[in-house]
Amino acid sequence: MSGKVAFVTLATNDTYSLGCLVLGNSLRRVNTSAELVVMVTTGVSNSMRTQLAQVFNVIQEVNVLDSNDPINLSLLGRPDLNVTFTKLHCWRLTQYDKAVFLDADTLVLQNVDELFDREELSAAPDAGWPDCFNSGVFVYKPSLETYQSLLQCATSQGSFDGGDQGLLNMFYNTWSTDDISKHLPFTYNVVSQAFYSYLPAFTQFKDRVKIVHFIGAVKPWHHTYDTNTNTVTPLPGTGHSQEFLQVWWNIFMQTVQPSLDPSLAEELTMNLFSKQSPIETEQSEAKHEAKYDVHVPYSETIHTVFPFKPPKVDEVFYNVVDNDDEKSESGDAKTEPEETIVTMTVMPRSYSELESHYSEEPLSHVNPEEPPVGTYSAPWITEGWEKASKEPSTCPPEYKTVSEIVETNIETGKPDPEDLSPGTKENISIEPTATNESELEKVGLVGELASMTIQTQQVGPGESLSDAQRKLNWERGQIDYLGQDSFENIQKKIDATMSSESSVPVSTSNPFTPSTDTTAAVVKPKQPEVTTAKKETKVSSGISISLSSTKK
Ligand SMILES: O=c1ccn([C@@H]2O[C@H](COP(=O)(O)OP(=O)(O)O[C@H]3O[C@H](CO)[C@@H](O)[C@H](O)[C@H]3O)[C@@H](O)[C@H]2O)c(=O)[nH]1
Ligand SMILES: [Mn+2]
Repeated sequence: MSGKVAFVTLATNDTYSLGCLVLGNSLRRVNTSAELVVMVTTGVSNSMRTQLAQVFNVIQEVNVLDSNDPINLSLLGRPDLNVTFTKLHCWRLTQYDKAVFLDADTLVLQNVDELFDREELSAAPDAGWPDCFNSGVFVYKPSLETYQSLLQCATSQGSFDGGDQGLLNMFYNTWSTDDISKHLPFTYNVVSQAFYSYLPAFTQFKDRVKIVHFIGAVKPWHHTYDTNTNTVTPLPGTGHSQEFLQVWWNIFMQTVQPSLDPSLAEELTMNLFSKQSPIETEQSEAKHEAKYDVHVPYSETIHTVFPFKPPKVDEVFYNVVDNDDEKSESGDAKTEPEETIVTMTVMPRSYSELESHYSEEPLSHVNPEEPPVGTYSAPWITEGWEKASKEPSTCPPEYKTVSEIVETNIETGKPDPEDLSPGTKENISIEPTATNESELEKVGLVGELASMTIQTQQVGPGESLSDAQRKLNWERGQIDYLGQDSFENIQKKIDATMSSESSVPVSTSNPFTPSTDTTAAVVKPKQPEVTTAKKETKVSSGISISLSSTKK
């Protein structure tokens, strides 16, 4: 590496700044010898800039309309391309001979200083369309001339995806064919969901991963982190690797969170948790905006990032405790409570949708006096469940109670809503289920595995919650591919099933746990009569909740 070089990233608000802080720390951890630059816009608060300055050598304020040239003027008519153009400012950092741009949602696991030996424009293939490069990691040469040409291209042609990636792929349109040395190995920009699309490769090459990229609407800071266990639980349906997320959170909790400006955190806390009327909240947000000249999406940030007054553990969205009956039957008051596990899949389809749910009204049920420990959870899930279970009549439409969903959405085999209210022992599963004999025959072995469901997910005295959590994760599609649910173990089960030649009923332990695990719940392929309901509701906000229930 010769000349002056830098890693460059970008944040337009305080939330993405958190990503920059973790990224910057991850680069320091692997002892990079390059300088670190973060480009910020007016959306980044002063207090956040102070913290960024502890990690980055240069904090470069950028503004798309600040250079007063004719091209910039023509951008006035294209506000949609603003964020796109903000990234292009990295070409203006001409104090460096070579630079590597890294998205704020990337994480460096190994030293990558060798990237500075590459030429512009070097990048890794995009997982979605490998003839395009992903613009979250690229090597480039700062140059005002290139910057102007990029703006020119943008204003004349636009961007085919509305973002910088489309634009850059149009500008560097020979990348896929011209020069293989400009193709960075995928290990320099591994999408965090890679283990889903090609598990054997992920298993084989995981240790070579140098840079992880958390693409998509859900970012590392949105996930659920538990300060008791120091573990992160990926949000349902995002497909992010738990392992990579854990690294992100470890860095965050160790190096970023302890020095976040308390006044910023305090304001965030106040806004989210005090019992303010919407008007008061608006006023205090206005105050905050006046102070920092920025709107921080408070509720989005706080639940996963700030350890203040989280929901109580027994309010966490998927655990519903009701052990009254069991207690009186067993006569042992000290018996661990039995729990019914309810699984809901709530998938925001876009970033703005996600954001709108994080901006729901404050979690008024949270006691501000509670100590800052416990489980963090996405507020729209927690609050939804909390409201659904306690005051069904006041629920906003997207937070229907389970029994309401049953009443309004069941097409066949309507069960007694009582069975689905909190405290029942029936499991509500998100698994697709075969509903009649012929369908069951058609689905075959894979189908049978897919339609297996844990009959009763009671958490008894002999079974720890983490076992239950693991099963829950499995149901949510967050399979522990590298651990208990490894391909090897699944294969063992498949082999066992094949050799026994029996179809239904198969009485066996959970196929996704080693056969020696005797504590696993009994699992068998679902038979027609056990499926009593499958219901799906699409609510106005676009959140899709799909539930099906199983009865013994
Ligand atoms: O409100 C925003 C949005 C984005 N960014 C910055 O821009 C980057 C790109 O946005 P991101 O949310 O990371 O996009 P991706 O989910 O990674 O989506 C893809 O599409 C984007 C738009 O084309 C490209 O920039 C990405 O590199 C590409 O991976 C971020 O990392 C930040 O550095 C902000 O600072 N504020
Ligand atoms: Mn990104």
